[in-house]
Amino acid sequence: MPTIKFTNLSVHVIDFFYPQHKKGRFLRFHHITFWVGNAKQAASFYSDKMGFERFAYKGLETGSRDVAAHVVRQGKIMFVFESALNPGHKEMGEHLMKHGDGVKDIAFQVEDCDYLIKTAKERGAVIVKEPWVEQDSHGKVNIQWPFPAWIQRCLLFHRFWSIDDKQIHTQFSALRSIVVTNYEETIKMPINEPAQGEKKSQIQEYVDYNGGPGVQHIALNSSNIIETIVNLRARGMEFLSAPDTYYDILREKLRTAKIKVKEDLDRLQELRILVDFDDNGYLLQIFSKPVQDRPTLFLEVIQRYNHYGFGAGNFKSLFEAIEKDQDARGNLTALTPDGQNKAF
Ligand SMILES: O=C(O)C(=O)Cc1ccc(O)cc1
Ligand SMILES: [Fe+2]
Repeated sequence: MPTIKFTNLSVHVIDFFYPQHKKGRFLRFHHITFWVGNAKQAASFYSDKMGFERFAYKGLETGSRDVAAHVVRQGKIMFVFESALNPGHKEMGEHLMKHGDGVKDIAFQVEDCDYLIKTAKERGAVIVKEPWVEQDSHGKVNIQWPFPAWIQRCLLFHRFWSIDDKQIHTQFSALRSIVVTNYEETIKMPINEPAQGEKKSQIQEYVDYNGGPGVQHIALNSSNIIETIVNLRARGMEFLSAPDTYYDILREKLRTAKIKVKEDLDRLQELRILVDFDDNGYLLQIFSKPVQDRPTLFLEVIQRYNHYGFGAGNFKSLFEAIEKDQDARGNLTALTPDGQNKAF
């Protein structure tokens, strides 16, 4: 009799019926709007340091009296920087004072914007600004917090993946993370919140300096992360550094891994690019330092090979690298017994 040998067991459980709109759908991120103190200079940071191209402008010369906007673009990625021209622009002034430079809103390209807005309203969404719709039916909705519950209830996103503070913590700080996505899973947003640890979580540091929740980082895909990071570094972008021990441990883990990393590990180490993997694929990622004075928004560059995670295997080393900088800012402070901590 020929022997039969099974090697592995895998159980696939369908545990959710993901909600889907009857009509219309979310397609992709369309653009991100930033409110900043000086849109002209912010746009030139993204052009000069990150290779974005100037795409559109409005300001006094074009008849815009209150707000200047500089739009930069790279392939499908579009960033809009806006700042107030009119010294009496209360909303922008107050926003800037509270949050500093940062993301104001996220625009999704959709099909059937009217229907999506109508049903979002029926489910309790408050429309801050009525959507405007262009030929490409790209709508813009101002979103509210608490974001995970809101986006699931009103926009019918579902939970893609989540981890809790028991899995993700350093010696000092912890966080909980859930990733939400649309029905087709073309848009993914990890949502992180601070969890109680020994010291102030880096997520709490963000919340303190941003004056509340907001966009913490934006990930940009690259099809050649090594070349991208070489060029970004040459243009003066600054990134967080994992220690050499991270690469010692990585080499050890990769020796018994089912996948093979194509890139030269020495090169990845030299550039401080992180690697996370499972049995089927891997990702390469790196995080910038904050892109403004406040320790709030930063950027991520990511390259994926059949791997759809967010680098959970790197969280610990990454957070330790963040904590090093957090400490240098005087913000890796001990918590009082009730978990509270004065930021300012
Ligand atoms: O969740 C993500 O998208 C990540 O890329 C991982 C991560 C989570 C929290 C951070 O402060 C920094 C990075
Ligand atoms: Fe990320």
